[in-house]
Amino acid sequence: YHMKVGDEDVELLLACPNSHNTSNFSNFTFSPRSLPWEEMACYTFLMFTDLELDVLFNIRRETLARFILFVEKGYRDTPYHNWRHAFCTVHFAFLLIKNLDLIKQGFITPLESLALMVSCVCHDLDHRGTTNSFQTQSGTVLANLYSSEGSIMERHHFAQAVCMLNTEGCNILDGIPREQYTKCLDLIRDLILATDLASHFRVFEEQQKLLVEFQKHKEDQRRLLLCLFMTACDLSDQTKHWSVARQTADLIYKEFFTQGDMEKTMGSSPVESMDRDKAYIPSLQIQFLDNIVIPLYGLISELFPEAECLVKAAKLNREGWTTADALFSTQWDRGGHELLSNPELDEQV
Ligand SMILES: Cc1nc2ccc(C(=O)N[C@]34C[C@H]5C[C@H](C[C@H](C5)C3)C4)cc2n2c(-c3ccccc3Cl)nnc12
Ligand SMILES: [Mg+2]
Ligand SMILES: [Zn+2]
Repeated sequence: YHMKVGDEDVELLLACPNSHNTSNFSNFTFSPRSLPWEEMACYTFLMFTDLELDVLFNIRRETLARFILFVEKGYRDTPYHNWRHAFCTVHFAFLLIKNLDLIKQGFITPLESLALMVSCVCHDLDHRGTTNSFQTQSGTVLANLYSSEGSIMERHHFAQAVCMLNTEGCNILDGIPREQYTKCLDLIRDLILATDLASHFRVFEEQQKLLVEFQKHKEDQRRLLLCLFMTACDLSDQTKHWSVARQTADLIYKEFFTQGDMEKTMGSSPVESMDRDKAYIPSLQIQFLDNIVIPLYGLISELFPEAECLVKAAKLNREGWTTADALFSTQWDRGGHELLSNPELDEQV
């Protein structure tokens, strides 16, 4: 298959290891964090071509390669909200499509699967490691642009995604008919906005009703399901092994505490979860798993029995935090945080 590609695209494609050496790549237990950084762009390319999205939507491989490289560059070097998180998110979307057989069973259309994959790759573009409330409080440019409609960061991530698509040689959607293009962009907008946890809290009750009688031919019901999948992809580290879930929490609180430090220097007092002097990570994580993570994957496993393993893993991670809690409380007076990266914590699960 000989084609003219830019030299960096060649680099990306050649860096592609033959996928057979990660045979469990398509398994829910696989942790995308185990792959070397420089291979993530290539595996993203492989996931799109494995789903035949390039064939279905007439996407030139050169354009797909350039789009992925551009998106990778669109992420900043923050502790958590970086290209590695975007890769974990799109990998989980790939796992859902493959393991729940979503397209063949008609739960989502091919166009919706394209929108889901693109939304996951782009959903945190240009994240600065700070929350929506931080934008408002410190009156950032983004707050001035988007605070009236809410979901400030998510609107920025969508704007960045549109920017990517409008960049010469990166528009992976330029091969689809006009009305499908518009529908796909509309979907990407809704799906990126759905990654604001505040939105998830608002629609979760409605999504639970889906459980009663899900009608896959109704577009509005598929839209609710796709938003549920977006949150599931965004939080998917919590469905992996304890060492992954714990390390992710470590990275997230690194970002949160940095924001809390900034808020203190700006004279405002941070909420508990952002304040390194007040936050107790095990109980914050037990709350997060009980209130958001376990109900979320619980609902998905009720809709799709094949997803049962996800709830089990999330519950195991909850147990991980109760054990950590016991460890912390015995040694808490030794200033708990550095204990987080304590290898002792890995043995328990
Ligand atoms: C493991 C894990 N824990 C998490 C614990 C807490 C929060 C969180 O947003 N907390 C709040 C706590 C109060 C009231 C509101 C606004 C802010 C102040 C921040 C919510 C997120 C967590 N999270 C995410 C995640 C998902 C979407 C966007 C950003 C992130 Cl970081 N992905 N994984 C995790
Ligand atoms: Mg986000
Ligand atoms: Zn995210």
